Amino acid sequence: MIKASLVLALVGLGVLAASLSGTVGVPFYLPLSTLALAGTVYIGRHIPKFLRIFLVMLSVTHLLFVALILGVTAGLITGDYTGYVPPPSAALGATVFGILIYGLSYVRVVRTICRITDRYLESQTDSVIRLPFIGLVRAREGTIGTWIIGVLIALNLSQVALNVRLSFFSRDMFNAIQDKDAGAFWYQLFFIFTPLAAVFVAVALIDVLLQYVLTIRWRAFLNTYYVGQWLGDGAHYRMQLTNQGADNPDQRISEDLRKFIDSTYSLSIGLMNQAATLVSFIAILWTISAGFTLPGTDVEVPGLLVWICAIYAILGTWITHLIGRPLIGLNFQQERVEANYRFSLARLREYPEQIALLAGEPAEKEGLARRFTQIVDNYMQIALRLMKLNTFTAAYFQANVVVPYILTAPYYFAGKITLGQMQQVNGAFSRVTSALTYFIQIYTTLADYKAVLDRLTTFESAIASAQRVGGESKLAVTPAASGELRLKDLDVRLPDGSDLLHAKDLSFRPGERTLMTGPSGSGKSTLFRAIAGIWPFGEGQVLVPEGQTMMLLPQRPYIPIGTLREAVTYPARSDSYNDAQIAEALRAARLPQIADRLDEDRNWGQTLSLGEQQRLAVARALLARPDWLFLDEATAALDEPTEQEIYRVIREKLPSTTVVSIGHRSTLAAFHDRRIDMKKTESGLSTPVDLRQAEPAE
Ligand SMILES: Nc1ncnc2c1ncn2[C@@H]1O[C@H](COP(=O)(O)OP(=O)(O)OP(=O)(O)O)[C@@H](O)[C@H]1O
Repeated sequence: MIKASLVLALVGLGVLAASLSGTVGVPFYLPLSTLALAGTVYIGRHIPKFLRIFLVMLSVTHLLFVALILGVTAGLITGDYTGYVPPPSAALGATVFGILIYGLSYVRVVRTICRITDRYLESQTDSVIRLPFIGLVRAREGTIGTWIIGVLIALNLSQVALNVRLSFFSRDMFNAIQDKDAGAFWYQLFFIFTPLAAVFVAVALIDVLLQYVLTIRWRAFLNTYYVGQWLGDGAHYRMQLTNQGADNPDQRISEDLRKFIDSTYSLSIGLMNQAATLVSFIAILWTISAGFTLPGTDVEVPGLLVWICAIYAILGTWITHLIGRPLIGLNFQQERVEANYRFSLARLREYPEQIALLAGEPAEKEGLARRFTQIVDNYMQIALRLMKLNTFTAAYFQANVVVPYILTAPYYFAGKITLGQMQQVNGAFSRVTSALTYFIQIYTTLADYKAVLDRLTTFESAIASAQRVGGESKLAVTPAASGELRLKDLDVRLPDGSDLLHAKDLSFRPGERTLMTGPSGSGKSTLFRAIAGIWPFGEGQVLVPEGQTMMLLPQRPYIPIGTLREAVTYPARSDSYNDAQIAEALRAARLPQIADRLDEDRNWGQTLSLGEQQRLAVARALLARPDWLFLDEATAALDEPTEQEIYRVIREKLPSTTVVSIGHRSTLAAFHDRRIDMKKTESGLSTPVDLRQAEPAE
């Protein structure tokens, strides 16, 4: 690897020496270019795919497009290669790219970015894309993404190349004006400018279109990936249990991913575009500056215009930075106060009833107005600051128009350059200034990008550690053929490692209805979680009946937003049952009043009372007909007669389902055959005590 880089560096130096000594010609740089390309491809095998695409595309496009197409074709037509081949030749360019990109692959942040992007680019998922004139093409999603990025890089580089070519057009056209050569003028306008401009527009259009296609495909893939990781294997639940620093997963998945993709795209291709622009136009400025002397002296300074341009851009950016610096803090503050305001509005939406009952509207109004005032105040500060900044930048941009003329006029009047060259300097000057400004200003965007990247990586590591907690758990839930559910030497702990409960040997037999009682906080719900296989803390064995279905109804059921049909059939698909079955289940669960509103789409979790939600969950169980049904105070919000009715319905409709309930009410005993009481020992450890026979209700 190091050897390859050395060879590349030597090739580059050779080309540079040759180009500086003026011997660059097609026969000379062709073999060197090929060598440089081979070297970059070799290096490319060892770096992340995302960087590899840039490496290959930059090398190939630069070599072939800039050197061969522009150089050779123009040379063939005019017999003059020098005007069209940039002095640091294409091979040198490829070499420099190779070494730069290889070096980049060792930067930690770049590695992190590549790790996330390569997940997409290396994706093996089968996919399709519709290509114009060809139709649907099947390929791996990663391959499609790779090709789109490749084409986008090529398009961006061709835009730079076209800009370079257009600057020569401008030179030639103004020279024709200077020489009063009407033929040359019209030729430049119709045969050079018009086709170039047409190509430019087409390239820009395809560029925008492809960019949209790429970002949405990329986002769709990463979205599926992250959602899969988050929901897979209960990681989302365990992340919340272990409280691993990944707050707001919703924001990570919806917002940060989008920002990551947009920024990765615009920063990488934008940087490349500006770098290519900078190199190409510096080359033009450098060439035109040949023989320029410092004003008022005879001292020749190689590349004088380049230095002046750099000083001008750096000075301008520095002053912009001094005036604009407070904007970073102000913008940050603006986001904060906007978020605060949004949060207050969301709270209002979440607790409408509580607020209405307390007649808290005036207090809410006042609170909202106070928060909104913060938005206005900060906004005004931003506006004032922007005004100052814009005063400077507007003046700077105006100066941009005349500064190049002021710089080149003495040389023009001294006959050192033509009007065309003066015009070309004008264009090149503004491109170099804006490219340099871009580089200097990019750090604010980078800070934002880094924050997004950090949030994504902490999210990833939180998922990974949640999966690890699951993978390393010594609390094994294993299927067993006996048909019984059995707890053996089970120690259940809390996430901090402290002991919660111990069960030496406890069996639940099929068909037997068990009631679990015990003081609040003794660990009944946690025992259910361990049986369901979602509680990873502890050790011992839970043997679950093989091939049998289990359903657990918690005290506060989860009701998804959507139609009532979706809410009742959850988590099964909404078309798993027909309307009659769903309506029948709702009626049986004592919810006849909503049985004919199956297609009503609303936030049912907010509309229904807790007792109604619990009955809806029972309807779910009646539809799903699980072999084992665990009711964790699942009817606690119901009045006693309704609760008893519900238990009667469960027994009647699900005669072969084994029911294990947690409940505090003594009336429940009548519906169970056996009672297990969770007793707390003096050390605070709970243990289930089998009372065999549940006491009769009366
Ligand atoms: N995610 C968690 N992190 C830390 N402690 C927890 C967590 N979940 C439960 N606990 C603790 O475990 C203990 C047992 O909780 P659990 O909900 O199992 O009790 P319970 O017997 O079902 O109580 P109740 O009858 O009030 O519903 C409680 O002290 C609770 O604070």
